[in-house]
Order: sequence, then structure tokens, then C-alpha cells
Amino acid sequence: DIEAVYAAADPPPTHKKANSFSRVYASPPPSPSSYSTSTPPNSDSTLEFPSLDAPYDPASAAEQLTAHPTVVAAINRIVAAAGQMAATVQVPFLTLCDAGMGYHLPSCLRVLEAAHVVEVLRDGPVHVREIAARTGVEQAKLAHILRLLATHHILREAAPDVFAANRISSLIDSGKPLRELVAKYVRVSALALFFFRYFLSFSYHILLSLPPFPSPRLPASFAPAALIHVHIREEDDRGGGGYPNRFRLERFEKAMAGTGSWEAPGAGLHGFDWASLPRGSVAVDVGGGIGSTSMLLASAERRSAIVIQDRPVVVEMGEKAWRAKCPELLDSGAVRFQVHDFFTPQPFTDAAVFLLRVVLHDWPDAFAHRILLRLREAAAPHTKLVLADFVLPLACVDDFGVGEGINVQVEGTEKMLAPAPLLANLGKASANAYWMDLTMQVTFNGQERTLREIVALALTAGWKVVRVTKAPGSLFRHIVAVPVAVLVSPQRRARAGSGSAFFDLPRVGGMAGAGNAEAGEMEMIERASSRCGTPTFGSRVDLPSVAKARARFGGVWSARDGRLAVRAVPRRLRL
Ligand SMILES: C[S@@+](CC[C@H](N)C(=O)[O-])C[C@H]1O[C@@H](n2cnc3c(N)ncnc32)[C@H](O)[C@@H]1O
Repeated sequence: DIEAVYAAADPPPTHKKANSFSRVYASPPPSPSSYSTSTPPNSDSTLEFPSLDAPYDPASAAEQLTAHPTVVAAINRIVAAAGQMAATVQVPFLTLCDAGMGYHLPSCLRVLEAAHVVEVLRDGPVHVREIAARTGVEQAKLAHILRLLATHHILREAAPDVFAANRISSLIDSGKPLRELVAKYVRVSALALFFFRYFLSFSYHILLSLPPFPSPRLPASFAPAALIHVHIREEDDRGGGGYPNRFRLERFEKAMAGTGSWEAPGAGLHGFDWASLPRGSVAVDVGGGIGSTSMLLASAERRSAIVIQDRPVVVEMGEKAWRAKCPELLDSGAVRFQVHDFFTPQPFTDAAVFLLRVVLHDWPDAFAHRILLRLREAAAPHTKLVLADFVLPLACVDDFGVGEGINVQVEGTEKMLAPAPLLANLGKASANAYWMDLTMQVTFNGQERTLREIVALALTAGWKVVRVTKAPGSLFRHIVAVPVAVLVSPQRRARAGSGSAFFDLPRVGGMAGAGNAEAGEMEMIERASSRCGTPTFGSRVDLPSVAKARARFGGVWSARDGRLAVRAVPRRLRL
């Protein structure tokens, strides 16, 4: 109920009718000489500094105050002090990451401007669903872009997924009606996004084609340049003499070891109760790289055997690294490497834990769904899935879906990381997770995800998230999920215009895949599935679910032989 969401949001800022730019130039602030520098600027005690949350109004007394020489000097000192304090106190690794990925900010700003988002927000907060509909930009991507801008105080997330312009973004309001702009620049927004992506990918390729340079003074665990990582095709990994991809591959593995610095100290060990696993059980580190995380686990916790799965060339490198560092763990069988493609059936069908660390963020939802589904097919009832990834908080207090049909009932969720007036997601202190999100998006069409997105994605593959760890000082989280019935996956694809189509509820792990969707989950699944390109149904095959399917998708639905059947495939389900 979008009205309810708006009602819950902060009151809209005052309407702005005129073009900010023209007003800026039409009424420049008084020149410094018009002030008496000896007079304190704020002798009127009611005059306050302009609010960040309200639109920019150059004519206001508060805004004019900012041109007074004393105030200008104070502003400069505040900005200098804030920047210097941040650089002084923040861990240098994170400051370097911030500096290394800040190039996403202008790209996001460009989307804001080219898609005319500020004009859409002119009259107050708007839900991203509506912004997407009015600008033609894909909703899921737009939400992340706008949240990154909100994290940098350029917009405001007034309520979950509801964005508002503020003192900064309102400055780029053209003052023209949206209709006029869209007519003039037909679909500029979609095109801009399209070309940006390619422009950025192109820049990456140029950067990555530069010859490697030695950096002997960097500690081995830190390789910032390699944080931009590349999926190297199998045939390239070994290719002639190892240049350039062999270098990149080796640098990449160092960078992966360096990602330990994203985590709160000890989080890798405490993110899951490894000691609770029965002696002799098996933990599978899927897409485990050279096993940097497993090495920590294996050294601290010897109850379960660890299998590290990856592609052949990585397994080869991993075995070499372990043989050099801790051969006894390989020789005792406590740890072993296995070549395995995670898009193919998982060979371990009785694992205690499947660990996916920084794997899902490499992949778009449709592929991430497949990786999760392969694990679900191999899961026993006691198997746990541990996802280790950044979890993006909203830039406002998060009610976890109340009022949006989504209830993320997960142990360990936090509605906010800081009280007002700080941003609920800790603003600039959290920038790195949002930079990584954009890096994943422009490089692989992957992404970092919010908890809602992770919960919804996992559910499409039969994993129910039950717990997320708290990790003070880091947005890198360990998320624990348990197997539930798979709610997804048409076995036969609906053909456009075909007379009828059946969507089987699959059998997984010997369990009939009759859905167990609870209230609210249906919508969540549907949203996730629309991103996966696969229609999904959270449904028991009973009359209410048939009615739900009809209401949601149109068409004529019935329950036949434990399957949902649809006649005259509705447009929304055509694949
Ligand atoms: C971002 S790294 C994460 C490595 C490790 N989990 C860690 O946290 O250090 C992603 C890993 O997925 C592996 N990978 C990519 N495609 C794969 C596939 N189809 N099957 C198995 N592993 C794959 C890569 O080789 C790489 O080691």
C-alpha cells in the first residue's frame, strides 16, 4: 500500500516551484562586502543553518547566512575537520578502498540527473517502484543507486525504498515538468544507464590491460588494485606464459585473502557455531578459492572435515599454498580440495554446512538462484547454508517490510546502526559496501544485496534465512539458512500463447515440493522471481493458491495432479 508507505515517511518537504538554477543565478547571495564582518551573523537567535532535508532555497535567510564570511570560514573548518577526523580515525585499508572505488559516485549522480529522478521527487518522497515506472530505469538497480546517493547525503531515504530530494539534490532540479523532459529526451534514462555500464566496463578493461607493476611495500594480505576482480576464463588461466591472466589470477587470490579485512576481527570464526557440528561431519566451502577462510577454520576448529571446491586452476593453486603453509592438514585428511563447478549437481549430499563466501555477489539473481538450487538439491534436512557477504542496510530505519507485504523474520536483524541525526546505515562509514555493490553491478551484473533481497533470493531456491550475525564495525555478515520446500521452478516453460502450461512443484531431497509460503512471502517470491526471469509460485496447490495465482498473474488457473496449471498463459509469465 504505497499510500501507507508515504504516510509513514517523513512529511514531504515544502514544494518547490521554480528552477533552482535560475533562482540561484537570478538572486545571488549578498556579496561578502555587504556584511559587516564585525557583526555576528546570527544575532537573530531564530535563524538556523539550512536543513539538509529540505530543498535548496537560495532566497531563504538561512541559505544567505551561509555566504557570510564568518560562516564561510566556519563551514570550511567544519568540512576540513570532518574529513581529517575521518581519515585519522578510519582503518587505512577502508580509507584506501573508499578512495579506490569513489568513481561510482559521479556515475550515480549522472543517473540521477539523466533519468530526471529529482524532477520526479519535486513534490515529496516517492517509492522507488513509482520512480522506476516514471523514469524507465530498472527498479532493483535504481534502488541501489539512489541508496548509494542517500548514503552520501545527496538524497534522503525517507522510508524503506521511498526517496526524497534534499538540499543538495534539489539543486539539479531543472524546474521543468517531467513530461516535457521525457518527451524531449526520449528514454535518456535507460540509454544513459546502458551506456554508462559499458563505459565503466570499458574503463575497467583499459585499467586491467595495463601491465602489472610490482608493489613490494604492500603487505601480502592487501592488494587494493586487485579488488577489481575478473572472472578469468578457464582457457585463459593457463594461457601461454601466464601473462597477463596468470598474474591477475594470482593477484586475485591475494585480494581474496585481503577481503578478511572487510570482516570484524574474528567474524569468520564466530559467524557460525562451528563447534556445534558433530564430530566427523563435512563442511563444504563452495567456490572456496584457495581456501583462505577454510584455513582459519581448520586451524581453529578440527571437529569437521573441510572440502574446498573451486575450478581446476584455483584448486591447483590452493593445494600448492596449503602444502607450503600447513601440509599436516592436507595429509591428515582434515582438509581437501575438490574440483567442482557449482552450476552442476553438488556431490556432497550429507554435508553439515555449505559455505558460500563472497560468491553470490559475483552473480546476477538468476545465476545465484541456480548456485543455491544445486546446494538445496544436495542438502540433507540437517544441512545448514552459511552465506558470507556484505549485507547492505537501508539508508533509513528498516522495519523489515512491515506494511510492504514482506516480513523478514530473521534473528539478529538491526533496524538501524546509529540513532538520528546520524544516518541509520552510518552513512559514509558504510560507503565501502555500497561501492562494492556498484563494482559488482558494473563488472558482472552481480550485486551486494540487502537482507530483504538475500532472504527473497534464498527462498526461491528452498533456503530459509534464520539468522544473521552482528558484526560491530562491519557490514560483512554471516547469514545462516536452513532447507525448506522449494517454491520455485516451472519444469516446463510456458510458451507464449500456448493453450496451457503446467508448473510442477519439484521434488527435492525426497521431499515433495509443496510450497509453504506464508502470508507476505508470495509477493517477496514474485519480486525475486521477476529478477530471476523465472515465474515462481509460493503456493500449496489448493483453492486459495489457485485464486492467488489468478489474482496475481491473470489467466485461468486450476490445480491438477499436484500441479498448478494455467490456460492461456498470461503475458507476465511468457518467458
Ligand atoms: C570471490 S571468490 C571467493 C573465494 C572464497 N570463497 C573466498 O572467500 O576467499 C569467487 C570464487 O568462485 C570461484 N568460481 C567461479 N566460478 C565457479 C564455478 N562455476 N564453480 C566453482 N567455483 C567457481 C572462483 O574461482 C573464485 O575462487
